[in-house]
Amino acid sequence: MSVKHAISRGLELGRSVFQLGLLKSGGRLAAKLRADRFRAGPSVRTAQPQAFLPSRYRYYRTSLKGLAAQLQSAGFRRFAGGSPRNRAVFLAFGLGVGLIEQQLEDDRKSASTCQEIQAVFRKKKFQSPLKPFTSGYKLEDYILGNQIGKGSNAAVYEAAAQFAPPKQSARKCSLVQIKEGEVETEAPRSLTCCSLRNFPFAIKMMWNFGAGSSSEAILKSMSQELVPAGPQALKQEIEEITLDGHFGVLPKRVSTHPNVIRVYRAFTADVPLLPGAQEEYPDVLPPRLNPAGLGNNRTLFLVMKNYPCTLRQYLEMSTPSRRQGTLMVLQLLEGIDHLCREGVAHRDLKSDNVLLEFDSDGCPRLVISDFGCCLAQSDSSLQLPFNSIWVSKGGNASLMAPEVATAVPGCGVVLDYSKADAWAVGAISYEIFGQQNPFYRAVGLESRNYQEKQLPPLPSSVPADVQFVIRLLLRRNPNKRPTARVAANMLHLSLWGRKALANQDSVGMRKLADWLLCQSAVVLLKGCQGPSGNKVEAELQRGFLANLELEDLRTAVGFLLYGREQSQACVLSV
Ligand SMILES: Nc1ncnc2c1ncn2[C@@H]1O[C@H](COP(=O)(O)OP(=O)(O)OP(=O)(O)O)[C@@H](O)[C@H]1O
Repeated sequence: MSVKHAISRGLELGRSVFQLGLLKSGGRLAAKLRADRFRAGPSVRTAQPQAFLPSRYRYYRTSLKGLAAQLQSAGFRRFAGGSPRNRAVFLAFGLGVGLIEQQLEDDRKSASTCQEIQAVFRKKKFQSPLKPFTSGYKLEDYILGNQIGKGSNAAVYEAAAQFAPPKQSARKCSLVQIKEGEVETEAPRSLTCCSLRNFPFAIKMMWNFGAGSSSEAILKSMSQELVPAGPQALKQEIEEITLDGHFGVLPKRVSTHPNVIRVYRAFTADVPLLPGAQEEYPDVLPPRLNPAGLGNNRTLFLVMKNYPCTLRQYLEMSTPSRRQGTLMVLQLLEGIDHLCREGVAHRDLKSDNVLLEFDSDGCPRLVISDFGCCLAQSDSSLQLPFNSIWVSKGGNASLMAPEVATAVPGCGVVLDYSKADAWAVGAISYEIFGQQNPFYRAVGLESRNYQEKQLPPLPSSVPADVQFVIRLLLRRNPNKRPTARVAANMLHLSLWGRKALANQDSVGMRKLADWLLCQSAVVLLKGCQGPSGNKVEAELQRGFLANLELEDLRTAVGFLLYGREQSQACVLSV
């Protein structure tokens, strides 16, 4: 055997020993590894062995690394004194193991690169779009304008702050003026922008039938509405009492996020007679205002930013371009991922509950609103015991994920909401790309019993990766459905990481880490250029880098490559 041949055999041997686990325990671990990879589904199965191992494999990997070291030292004892040929084989074998160790080292470096990037971008917190203000805990602090919306639980009015100094001009409407005011005139919202400037707030007046009229009872029964409330939303005294647990359980609050509504103030007050009240919602008025009314005298008011329209209203007027549509789906996924991380399930996601404004480029910025049906348990769990029909599953039955819609109450039954909102994003994505929502009457699928092959095709103009993400989000089986984070990562990679993924059967982590570093540099540089940092794309990129987790990224890459492989196979078979 030539030395060259011996070396190549040694390399092979090294890899085989490592991968197949020829040592007894190594063999068992390797078999488990292979079995788990098989169970993990096609995405993981088709990926390269070392490239996309989910977190539970890290243990095996570490163990195998230990075994490789044992193997090396055992081999050394056996071969070190042998013939030159044996020594060559051993050296090459060691080199083979070394290569794998190198790969593990690359993984370790990539993980620490991710952590470092995350640390840089987490430092820069998302800034609320309105300047902070210190009062505004009473209804009299506001001037209320026209009604801007109405749901089944509340009416919403435009509002301005009384406590703000008088307007200087139409542009400078109040102390709490919209920060992006300088550039917003360019955005396609001229019809509404005057009213938005004069009334930068929206006040949601809840309808109060059964809660009684004490502040305690109102806050307790409408507590979910407070989930997106900021730390100063409730008056200090109320906050302290609620923290003491005096009012019963008040929900956790979510931290600020560009794609989640912020409630700036929440207070109770007597129900006033507002424009349209007698005509549009007479029954919910208190007898003081309508003798036949069934409402209580006091209710909860929530002060938010006034947005120009809902997602549904926007989509009735225009169809976003493919890039804008992708950015819109991505924003919903980012918002949902944020909620999941903070232990909140929205449970009533629909295009009426998504508000929309425009950035300085005219790109729609989406915020998830109306938390009235949300699940926000104190232990942050997204699992809810479902032992009786009286347990609420959430709002809007049409967009209820299959695992929730089909659940039957019983002893030990648990509703798992960890991927339920992500499923709803999949359904809403159809609307974003100009189609009927398949789960509304016009198409008529039902989440409880549809088959995935019944899902209507998306327009061919929708990018293939995006179509694949939407298909995955609408998987019936939540175990086969990606989380909002993984789905968002797929879109990030598809939008901005094409080079990192291009022409590859698999993507080495080092290449991805290089791309992440470049991406970080680009985002940081863009941030230095001033207002561009407020653009939707910049926000999304910053959010992605701030939430970077290696395993989620790997899974996203695995899914994307699998999707591409599938669509290539389809093209070839046609
Ligand atoms: N911050 C806001 N800015 C502008 N419009 C808003 C705002 N909040 C709500 N709206 C409008 O008011 C409508 C009703 O608000 P919301 O969905 O919060 O009420 P609801 O009664 O809780 O709804 P649902 O019937 O879904 O329970 C929205 O669909 C939207 O048109």
